[in-house]
Amino acid sequence: MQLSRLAIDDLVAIEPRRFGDDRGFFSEIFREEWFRREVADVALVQENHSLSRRAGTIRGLHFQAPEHPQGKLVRVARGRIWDVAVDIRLGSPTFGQHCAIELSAENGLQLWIPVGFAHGFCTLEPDCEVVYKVSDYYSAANDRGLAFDDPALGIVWPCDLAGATLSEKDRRHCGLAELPDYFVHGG
Ligand SMILES: Cc1cn([C@H]2C[C@H](O)[C@@H](COP(=O)(O)OP(=O)(O)O[C@H]3O[C@@H](C)C(=O)[C@@H](O)[C@H]3O)O2)c(=O)[nH]c1=O
Repeated sequence: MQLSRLAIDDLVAIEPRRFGDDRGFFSEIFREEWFRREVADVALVQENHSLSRRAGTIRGLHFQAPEHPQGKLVRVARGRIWDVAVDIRLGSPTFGQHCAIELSAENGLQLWIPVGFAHGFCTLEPDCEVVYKVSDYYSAANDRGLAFDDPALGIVWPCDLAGATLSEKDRRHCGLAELPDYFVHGG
């Protein structure tokens, strides 16, 4: 496993080793003791899998309120996505800033997004399957969102926003300025 830290503190990209041969490859994609030692000492208790049929599908930006916050370890099993994490930790020197990386089935990269970030992605090709482990269980009552197109975030999504596929829920999130006081940096 190769690990690289992104420009915002605590965001980590992980590149699992692949053993290639004539059949294809073998790769360990998660090893708990390594993850807890090298990345974050948290248990990952739920695993999710989504399929997005169309290129230019945007999901996000999502997080759970501090009663049930989630760190997320994200990877792509099929296709390519532009994965975005926005720092919403109050008091963080990078509050409101984001990092984005391409995750694909081909590059095998994973992104660790700790508690205190809003997460979303845009699919770069049809039929993208995204698989991610999370550090707390889903809680509908604590499901929160941030507008993916809030100009204050300055996210350049690599797709045609006018034609993007979105859930009804994701069309209605508030902007950064309206976010209630959720996470405290270092808290
Ligand atoms: C996220 C989630 C949703 N659901 C249900 C609620 C709803 O009926 C249906 C679809 O939910 P959503 O529209 O919220 O799915 P989606 O837009 O794919 O939500 C996901 O987006 C990405 C960007 C994330 O970061 C995830 O944490 C998650 O919020 O699935 C669960 O049962 N468990 C879960 O963990």
